[in-house]
Parts: sequence; C-alpha cells; structure tokens
Amino acid sequence: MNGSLLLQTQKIGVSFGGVHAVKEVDFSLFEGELRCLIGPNGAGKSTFFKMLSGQVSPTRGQCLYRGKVISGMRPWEIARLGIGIKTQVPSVFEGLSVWDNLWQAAAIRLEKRAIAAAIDEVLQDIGLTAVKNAILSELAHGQRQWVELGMILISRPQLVLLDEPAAGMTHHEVRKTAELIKAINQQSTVVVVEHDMEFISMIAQQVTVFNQGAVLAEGTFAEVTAQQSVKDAYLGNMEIKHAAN
Ligand SMILES: Nc1ncnc2c1ncn2[C@@H]1O[C@H](COP(=O)(O)OP(=O)(O)OP(=O)(O)O)[C@@H](O)[C@H]1O
Repeated sequence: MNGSLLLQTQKIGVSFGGVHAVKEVDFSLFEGELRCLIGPNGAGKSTFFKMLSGQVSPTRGQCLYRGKVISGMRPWEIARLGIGIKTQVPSVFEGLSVWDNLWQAAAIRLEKRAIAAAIDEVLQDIGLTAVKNAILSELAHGQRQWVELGMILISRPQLVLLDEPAAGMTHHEVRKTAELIKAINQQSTVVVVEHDMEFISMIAQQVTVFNQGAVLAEGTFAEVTAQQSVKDAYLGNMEIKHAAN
C-alpha cells in the first residue's frame, strides 16, 4: 500500500528558551501510511506534530512535503497544499448545523450537485444522520470530534494530521473514532499523535516513539511495544493488548 515519500523532516528541531523540546529529528512518511506518534509526557511529540502542521516554526532543520520545504509556513498555507489538520482545539463552525459544517468542507472539493449525496454518505460514516440539523454547540464532545473527522473525510486531503483525536472520549467513542480514522486512511495518508495505547493498538501500522525530544524507536506496534528501551522510557508496566485490525 505504501508508495512514494510524501513528507520528510531533516534534522528538525525547536528550543523554547533552554528547553530542547525537539532535538534533531529525521522522519520519513510514505504515501498511504497511517503513522502513530507516541511517547511519554514531555517527549516532544506534540511539538513535532506542530512543526508539521505549521503551528510551531522550527529553530533548526526543515520539513519537506513532496520535496517542497513547508517549515515556516503558516497552518492555512500548509492546508492549501492538501494537508488536513485536526488540532486539539476543534476547528468547526460552532453556530452552524452538522449538515452545514459538512457542506463547508464538501464545497472545497465537490461540484454543487454532488454535495448532498456526499454529505449523506459521510453522515452515515460518522453515525450522525439523526442529528444532522443540530447546531454544533449543542452536540456532545465525541460527536463534535466526529463532525470534524467527517469534514476531513469529505474533503479528502492527501495528508491528514490528527492531534489526539481520541482525547476525552469514552471507550465506545474511542472504538468508533478508530474506525473513522481507518476510513480516512483508505483515501489519505495519516499521522496521529495519541496517548491512548488501546486506541493506538486499534489503528496502528507503523509507530514512531518519541522520548526526550528524539526518536527512540520506530516499527510496527508489536515491534516497538516489545522493545526494552520503549518499555523503560514509556510503557513501564502498562499492559499492551494487540487489537485485531
Ligand atoms: N510553547 C512552549 N514553551 C516552552 N516550553 C514548551 C512549549 N511547548 C512545549 N514545551 C516543552 O517542550 C517539551 C516537549 O513538550 P511536548 O508538549 O511536545 O511533549 P509531548 O510529548 O507532546 O507531551 P504530552 O504527551 O504531555 O503532550 C516539554 O518539556 C514542554 O514543557
């Protein structure tokens, strides 16, 4: 499934005052991947993610997307390249309905006459057909997250960057979110930063483990979770279940 090199960082890093949040990270992502970034608190994974999405500018190194330097660009400039970004702060239209939110996202890619059918399909995927006319601010936390994932699904970016998409969700919601991310990965390359190891086990293909601002390990979920250095730095006595994908 994996194709050509899509995104690459070359010795990318950032320091805040004296704190080297991300040191000099070399990272390669190939078309079609669903890559998870994990690691202990303060490991630098969110900061690394924010350098990919343009929320943080690196102080060293660079990031290339399809061979073009994107580090230093702002998030909306990066979005214009066909990269969908879901940050920890939901970027939905609070005052609009579920339907209208999806409409906004669909209109970027689709002709007017194709939009309604596409929205109906995505509403089914995200399981929100029954609340399609509800205003976003009236929805539960999980539902709002799914609307945003639905907006990504409908706009079909080439690359999707997701920062903690399962944060604050119940077990049931986490399962559904995992299914949605796998659906997004059918059409887009995906990078996910996440804490919830159960969620990671449901979606993970390749995993990159961060520790102290550097990449500690990379490989399949089974490979990295079996690695002693990962257990020492991150997993400790955490019980790892290997979900059937
Ligand atoms: N804006 C900032 N100003 C100063 N220090 C920062 C800033 N952002 C991150 N840091 C520091 O950089 C280091 C890496 O933080 P980061 O949030 O990237 O880690 P993380 O792996 O995502 O952790 P968590 O899982 O807790 O979110 C930490 O020491 C953090 O305190």
